[in-house]
Amino acid sequence: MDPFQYVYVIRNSKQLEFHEFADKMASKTFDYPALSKGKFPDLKENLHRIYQYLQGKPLDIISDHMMKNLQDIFEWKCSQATDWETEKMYKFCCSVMFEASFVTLYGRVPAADGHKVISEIRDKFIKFDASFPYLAANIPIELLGATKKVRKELIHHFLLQNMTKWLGGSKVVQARQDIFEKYDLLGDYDKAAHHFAFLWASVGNTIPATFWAMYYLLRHPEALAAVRDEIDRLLQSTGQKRGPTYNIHLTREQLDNLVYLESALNESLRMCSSSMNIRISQEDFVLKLEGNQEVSLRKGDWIALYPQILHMDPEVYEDPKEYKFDRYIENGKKKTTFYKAGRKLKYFLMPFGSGISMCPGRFLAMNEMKMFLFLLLAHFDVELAENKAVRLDNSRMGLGILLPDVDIAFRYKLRSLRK
Ligand code: HEM
Repeated sequence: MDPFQYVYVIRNSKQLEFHEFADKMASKTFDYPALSKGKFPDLKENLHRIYQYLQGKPLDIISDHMMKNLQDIFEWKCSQATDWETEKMYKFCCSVMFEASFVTLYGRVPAADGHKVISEIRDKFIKFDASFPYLAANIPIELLGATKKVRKELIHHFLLQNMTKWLGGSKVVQARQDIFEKYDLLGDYDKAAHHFAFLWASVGNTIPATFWAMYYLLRHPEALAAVRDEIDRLLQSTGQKRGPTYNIHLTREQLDNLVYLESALNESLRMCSSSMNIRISQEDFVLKLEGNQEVSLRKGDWIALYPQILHMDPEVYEDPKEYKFDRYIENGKKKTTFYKAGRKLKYFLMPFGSGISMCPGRFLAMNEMKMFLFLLLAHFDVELAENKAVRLDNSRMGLGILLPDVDIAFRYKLRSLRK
């Protein structure tokens, strides 16, 4: 519970392991054989190595693809909105982010009904995801209605004979495919199940996080105005025009410099993220903490860090329940110093986990959400169409980004080009 102790847990990654627990849970949830050492030597390490495709130069390439795919989808879905169009916000975020992420990672489905195929996968994904907290809590899938059937259907989409038809997928997915081919003991279904698990990791949190970022911006007109102004200024300074063709290009540096957009996004992540960081002690040992404190741990003991407590700590964040879009800005620059009881914190925002269990897709996730908001606000006037409170649905507390308890209507309309 004390954020000053986090570092002692996080840096002790030899004795406090995470993968064994995560592997057990993921293999059961997504239906692939556990990555236990004997059967699949080095598989875990090999899969981890290719997370390099989500960082550095490869990150720029995959982010550019995501930007292009997002624009194609906005153009296809929204470019007729010369008058107000009303939609449900979660459904909208889900439809745009799922398709753009799917095409970016796995490739375009070339059939004439390519959009339809992806939306069928999405609808099954939503059904499966609704059971995710129960699966994570070890409830047998047989007790969860149609979940088992839906999971099987989803996994079948990722069989090699289907995946080879998809065009222009990402390096990271290709590299995962190549690795799986080296393991004779992985069956076709098992490989497909791994691909499905990666899909879940790549959109399961990003979709609700995008929803909250958009929802809070629309709820706070001053935030919306500041972020839109920043976007318009960037477009102007780089000589890019919004609409009617959707071909805006943003470099990594430009994305990084959108301080208001990033702060607004961080603020919504602070409020909606709830991932628990779990470690399991690999042996009996004494964990040394700050100020000569010690904890005797037995082999198999669990430690859980729960950063949501930190995110909601009034000593760190004044009025923690309030959305303040510029919380992460200081003197016009990114603010990275936060204090508790007068002491500087090493960790103050942890939606992506920590240390050995830190999300490898975090840079891509931030870029994706920024690009979604950028395009939405650059091209459209957007406002809430309903006045109701949307709250966090706590049923997946501890498991990542919380979903909203209800969906809410919003409307959008193409912005006048002269504005
Ligand atoms: C807002 C969006 C996202 C959030 C909040 C998020 C958060 C997390 C967290 C907290 C974990 C650690 C899980 C644990 O401790 O049990 C994790 C793991 C993971 N995430 Fe993300 N994630 C996001 C987006 C993404 C994206 C876009 C990708 C890939 C394209 C991705 C890929 C992964 C993978 C592969 C793992 C498992 C890593 C491992 O093997 O240890 N995530 N994510």
